[in-house]
Amino acid sequence: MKELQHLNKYFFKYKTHLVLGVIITIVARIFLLFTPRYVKKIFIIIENYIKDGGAETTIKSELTVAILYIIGAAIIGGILTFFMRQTIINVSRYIEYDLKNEVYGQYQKLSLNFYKKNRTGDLMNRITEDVSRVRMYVGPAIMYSINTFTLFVIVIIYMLNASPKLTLFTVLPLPILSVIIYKLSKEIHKRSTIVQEYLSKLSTFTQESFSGISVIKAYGIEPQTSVNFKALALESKEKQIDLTKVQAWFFPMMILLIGASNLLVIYIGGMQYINGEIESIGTIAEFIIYVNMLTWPVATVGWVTSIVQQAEASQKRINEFLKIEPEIKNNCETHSEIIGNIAFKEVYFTYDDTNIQALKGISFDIKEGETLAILGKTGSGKSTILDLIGRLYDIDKGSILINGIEISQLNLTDLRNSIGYVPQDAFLFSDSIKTNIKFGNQNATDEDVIEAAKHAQVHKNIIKFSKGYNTILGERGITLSGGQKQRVSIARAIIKKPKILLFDDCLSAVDTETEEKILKNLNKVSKGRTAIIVSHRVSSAKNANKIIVLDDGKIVQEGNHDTLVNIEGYYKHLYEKQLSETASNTEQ
Ligand SMILES: Nc1ncnc2c1ncn2[C@@H]1O[C@H](COP(=O)(O)OP(=O)(O)OP(=O)(O)O)[C@@H](O)[C@H]1O
Repeated sequence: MKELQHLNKYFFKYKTHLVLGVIITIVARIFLLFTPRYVKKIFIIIENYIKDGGAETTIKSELTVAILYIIGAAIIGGILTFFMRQTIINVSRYIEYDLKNEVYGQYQKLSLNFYKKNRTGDLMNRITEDVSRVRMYVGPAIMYSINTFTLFVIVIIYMLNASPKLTLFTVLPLPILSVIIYKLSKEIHKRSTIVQEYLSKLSTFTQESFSGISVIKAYGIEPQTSVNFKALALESKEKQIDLTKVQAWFFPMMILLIGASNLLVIYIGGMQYINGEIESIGTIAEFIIYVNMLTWPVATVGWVTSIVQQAEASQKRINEFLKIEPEIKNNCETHSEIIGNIAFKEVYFTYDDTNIQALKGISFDIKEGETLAILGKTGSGKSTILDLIGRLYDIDKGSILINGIEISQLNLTDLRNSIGYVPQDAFLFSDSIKTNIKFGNQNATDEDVIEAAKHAQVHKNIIKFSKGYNTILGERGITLSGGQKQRVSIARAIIKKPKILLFDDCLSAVDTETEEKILKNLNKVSKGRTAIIVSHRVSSAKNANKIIVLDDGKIVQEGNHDTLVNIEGYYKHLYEKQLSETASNTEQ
């Protein structure tokens, strides 16, 4: 139960609801227990009438009163049972909501390394499956425990009062029932976990095949994917059948044990009645109702035990993530004014997971309002520089300064808020184009959105869609072409009007003519802002105030376009190669 202590703060938060729930549960049980006692009373009234006779009207009115009591108690008990669920089960939903938010909040704080170390499926499972299992403990388990406890205490007192011997024989099979249900619940849980695993395998497989449907169709491998799907579905079906086999035992076992208890009550009670140990046959009727009332709660003892065990295991998995300290911490609580003077001093950086040293002593500086272009072969460390400016990772050695202050000492939120980042792989959410652009600035007006789209040279494409800016994009924006996605992503960064703009090879999918236009616009919008453009094209770099060329994590060339085209090296070669490519394209 140690892990579940994490939930105590939530129990405390909802204490009023919980206490109310407990009181209602107890009162509801008391009312429901009126029935067996009045059933016994009815038997006694009839027995007395048969034995002693009496006025028919008196009997009738006595019976009517007893029946009205039973009906009244059942109605009140029913209403209270409704409120019992409304309080305790609702609290479990509130706690489930809070816990999901807590886990999600923690996920958002954790750094990129955390996401590399843990599989997406596992992250999703902990926030959905595990939280649901914990909810079962918070809601049903607690509700049924209070229910069972109250019922047991009251019923046993009533039963002992009526006949201690009969009580002993009646409750004898109940612990057996509890143990059997516990064992069954454990087995059910084991098998349902396996079923769950197969279901998630199946959904991962189908999700992947839908995402990659164009590749599947292009290679004509539909028959093979169908075979793989069938095999997975078959295994999943078998595991489901295994589960159903154990589940099928649940109710027969209960019915068997209720039957056994009922038989015992009738047999022992009947003997006692014959021997005169109990005064009325109504006691037997009363006991039969008690046995039936107790069976389900007693069964739940076993069920609840297994729920608590599962919740404990799930909460343990949740706590593992909640305890992780984010690697990137905000070291400055006060506001940091971000100005776009950026300086790298002998920066070294190694990726934890791959141990690849991506940057090896990088130094450069760039003033506010200037543009820096970074070129270099693939894998030379260009994107890494941009990630480090956004402090997605902390460096190993050296320093990164923004306006003379170490970025680790700047307020992290202010730093990230002052950056407009366009990633290499444009990611668009399954929402409207407008929302995707406004993602960069929630307060932007429709005019702002249009202006940003115009600067990114995507406005004309958007208005051609029948729903214009309200066009909904599918998963990862599948309705847009690669170049359109990149430009929407650029508009998203521009609309933010940040101090620092980071463009990671984001014009690779647009033609050179559009590239030219976008660069011209970017020049306009980045007035007074610092811009860093990572590219493989000289055309994107040539107007920058400074250009650096990277090779294997080191700067191999530095200068501006005019100086670099006159020096032998990567830049000049790239320039000549791309110049001749453009010339041959125009000839064609
Ligand atoms: N998230 C990561 N985890 C581990 N290693 C990485 C990660 N990102 C990049 N690397 C490695 O770091 C090195 C530099 O990568 P980086 O992405 O900065 O290069 P790049 O110059 O931007 O390449 P490209 O032009 O292909 O985008 C590469 O060897 C790469 O494999």
